[in-house]
Formats: sequence, structure tokens, C-alpha cells
Amino acid sequence: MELLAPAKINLFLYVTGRRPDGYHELCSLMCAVAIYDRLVLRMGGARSTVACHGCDLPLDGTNLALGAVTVFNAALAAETQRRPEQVAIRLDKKIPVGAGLGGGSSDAAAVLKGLNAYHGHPFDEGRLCALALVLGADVPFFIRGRPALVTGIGERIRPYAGLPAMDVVIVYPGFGLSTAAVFKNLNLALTKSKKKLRYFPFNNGSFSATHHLHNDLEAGVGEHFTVLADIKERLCRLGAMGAAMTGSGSAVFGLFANAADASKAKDVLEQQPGWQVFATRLLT
Ligand SMILES: C[C@@](CO)(OP(=O)(O)O)[C@H](O)COP(=O)(O)OP(=O)(O)OC[C@H]1O[C@@H](n2ccc(N)nc2=O)[C@H](O)[C@@H]1O
Ligand SMILES: Nc1ncnc2c1ncn2[C@@H]1O[C@H](COP(=O)(O)OP(=O)(O)O)[C@@H](O)[C@H]1O
Repeated sequence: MELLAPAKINLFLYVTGRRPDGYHELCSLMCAVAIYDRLVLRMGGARSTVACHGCDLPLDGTNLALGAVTVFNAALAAETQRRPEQVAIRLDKKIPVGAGLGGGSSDAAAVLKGLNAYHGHPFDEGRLCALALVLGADVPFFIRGRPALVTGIGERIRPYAGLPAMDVVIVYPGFGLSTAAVFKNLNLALTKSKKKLRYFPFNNGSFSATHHLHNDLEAGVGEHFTVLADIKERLCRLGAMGAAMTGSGSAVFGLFANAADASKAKDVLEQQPGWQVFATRLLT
């Protein structure tokens, strides 16, 4: 079975609070983009394995693709009459790791959905999302896959229809960041998000690339990595309607009105040694 796992960007991300268990409450507009990891699943065998191509990831249960097999098989054994099977996964990694592009989460969601289809859909989408949340806060979004307003720590997902088709240039600056470390470094008192959130037309307004891009995690990361502000400025000079860091970084994206402008910006930015640049589009 062959699966494609798309990356995502956070068009805006507000941190609205902190739970007693340390996780943060968010309000984020998320959309998948057309950059894909490719996974090939071979069913059967004595034990589940993962082999990664294109990057150096752990190959044990901490690999989110393999973790998804364990979570799925445990639920299958406990909640249905079906017999779990071991799975050998080949993962061709295209999404930069630790970039705020959700690659690991998307790999996990793709495996959960793929195994669910293989076994004849024993779980509905709601149950799959609950299994996904065990693997990571971002994983339920990828189960649904459509543009969404995401709240809670990532488990409340409301489809959002107000996103226009847009072209996106994503710049990975050559280093990844740890999501946990970025949240730890956040000064919640400075975000004052609840007040700012009032300005977004949640119910039926449409998204504006010039007004609504925002990321509460950006200031803290930007203090340590000034290259992010540099990337944003260069994207805007090259014609982006707006630019922001995605998720907990390190990647920065710019939104463009058309594919020709996005492609021109990519050609310029990828001259920079160490940067990996993608010209892609929102999967609206
Ligand atoms: C920030 C976001 C925004 O979309 O994306 P990324 O930048 O990671 O892609 C997500 O909330 C990340 O989701 P995900 O990457 O699945 O996070 P997890 O593995 O569940 O959590 C890693 C660590 O980040 C912190 N964390 C994560 C999510 C959240 N809502 N609050 C948190 O405080 C916690 O310290 C947690 O231990
Ligand atoms: N299949 C996977 N793909 C990417 N990262 C993975 C995977 N499995 C585990 N990880 C771990 O997850 C962390 C980053 O995940 P990733 O989804 O790439 O970044 P982000 O959370 O910033 O979007 C890294 O520490 C990486 O080792």
C-alpha cells in the first residue's frame, strides 16, 4: 500500500492558555500544502519495522510512523474482532524534520488512515482522531486533512471554508527546532492572544493574507534565530502578500497571488547556501 503524507502550515497560531499538564491551548488556522512524504506499507512479517530514506530518523517506536502501527493495532485488538498484522514501512522523507511543517504527524496520520482502510474501516473518523491524539497534538488535523480552525491542544477541529487558493513559498533555513523547547521558551504573558483573536472573522469571513497571518511562537524563536526575520523580509520584497513562521518553526512561508511569482521567488531564495526552498500551493 502506497500513501502520501502532506505537510501543513499554520496561517495563524495564537496561544490562548496553558493547561496544568504543561500543554498549551491554541487557536490555529491550519492548511495542508502540496509537499509530501511517501510511505510504502508491506503487510505481514514477524514484526513491524520502518526504514527511512532521505533523512536520519529514529527507527524504533519513537518514529511516529511506527508508533501509529502500535497504536492502531492495540485499538484493533481491543475494540474489534479483527486480527492485527505487523507492517514493514518504507518512508521516503521529503518534508524537512523539526520545521513546523508537521511531517512526523502527517506520516502517523497517513499510517492510521491506511491501516483503517486495509482492515475495512473498523474505526470512524472521530475514533481515528482520538487514536491520533495519543501520538501528537497535530495528528488529528491530518486525519481530517481539510483546512481547519484548530483549538484545544489540537483536538478540536472545525472545517474552515474561507481560504482562497494561494501559492506558497516555504523556506527551511537548514536547521530544525524542538517543539517542546519552543513552547518552554514562550512568555505567555506577552502574547495577550484572547484580545487579538477578536479581530478574526471566524464564522463566515474570508482569510486575508495581508491582515490575518500571525504566530505567537515567532517572537521567542526570532530572538534566538534572526535569520527568520531576514527570510520574512526577503519573501515580502519578492512579492509575498504576507509571511510568517509556521508552527514552532523553523520554516517560514510566504503567500503569493500566483504560481509564477512564487516560482520566481523560489529561484532567488534557493541561491542562499543551506536553505531549502519549496514553491507549492495550499490544499484548500
Ligand atoms: C506547534 C504545532 C502547531 O501546529 O506544530 P509543530 O510546529 O510542532 O508542527 C503543534 O501544536 C505541535 O504538535 P505536535 O508536534 O504534534 O506536538 P506534540 O508532539 O504533541 O508535543 C510536543 C511538545 O510540545 C509542547 N506542546 C505541544 C502542543 C501544544 N498544544 N502545547 C504544547 O505545549 C509540549 O511540551 C509537548 O510535549
Ligand atoms: N516519521 C517522522 N518524521 C519526522 N519526524 C519524526 C518522525 N518520527 C519521529 N519524529 C521526530 O519528531 C520530531 C519532529 O517532528 P516533525 O513532525 O518533523 O516536526 P514539527 O513538529 O516541527 O512539525 C523530531 O524530533 C523527529 O525525530
